[in-house]
Amino acid sequence: MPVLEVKNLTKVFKGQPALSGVSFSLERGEFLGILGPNGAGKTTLLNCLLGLVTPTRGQIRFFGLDLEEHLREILERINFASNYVGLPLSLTVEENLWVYALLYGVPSCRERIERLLRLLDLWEMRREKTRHLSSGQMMRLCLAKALINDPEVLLLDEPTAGLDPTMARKVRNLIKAYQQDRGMAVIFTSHNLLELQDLSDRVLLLHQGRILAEGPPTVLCQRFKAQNLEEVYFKALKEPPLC
Ligand SMILES: Nc1ncnc2c1ncn2[C@@H]1O[C@H](COP(=O)(O)OP(=O)(O)OP(=O)(O)O)[C@@H](O)[C@H]1O
Repeated sequence: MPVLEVKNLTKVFKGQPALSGVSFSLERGEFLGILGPNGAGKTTLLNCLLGLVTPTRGQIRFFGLDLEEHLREILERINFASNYVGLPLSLTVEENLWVYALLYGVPSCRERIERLLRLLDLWEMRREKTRHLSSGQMMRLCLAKALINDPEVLLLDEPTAGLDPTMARKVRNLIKAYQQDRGMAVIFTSHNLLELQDLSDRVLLLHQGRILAEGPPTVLCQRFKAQNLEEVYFKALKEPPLC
């Protein structure tokens, strides 16, 4: 059974569809990359999956359970990180993780927090106020927060946006290593097509709220007669080639 099944998902904001009949599924341990131009509906899709936005139509099932009916039970088994969601800035790094560990009822909190701080290279700065973190450190803290409940499905909205190439690579490697170690399924949105090509088992190209193309990067490259995902993107969107 897939860990996630989305059927005919539609979200209309003030008469304008942000998502139109989106259907896909996610298998245990699978890495699904979501790409698409600004306004394609990527964040709306993740917000629907988190129960933050109520779909106009369609069905979302995690672990075979309907999201609306089993929201709390499902949220305990998934998690989320975004470069754009803030954590309380007046708390220290460690205190932030304690808040979330207690909210999730994480067993052996102290050990779990120490493990995540070390894994994400935050141990030395555990007593720093969160407001003093650089964007790369903040993203790693958001990831630590997102891993606190050992999620079976992790949703990541542009986790590498705004990071320098070294930090972005570090974050990617951490996510991939953790995913492979734990068999966690990941949905990852990004505008960095090289990183999506490297990481994803399958990608989903959204455009104007619809799925324009879907499949493993290599299969899409064959289908679009493209060298890489970037070419697939431009060909699928019928962007004219650069002169
Ligand atoms: N709360 C809202 N109210 C009204 N319109 C919204 C709302 N949230 C999103 N939209 C609209 O829905 C469409 C999809 O937006 P969304 O943020 O999902 O796109 P995106 O693919 O994540 O874009 P980006 O790459 O710029 O982050 C846009 O036209 C946006 O203006």
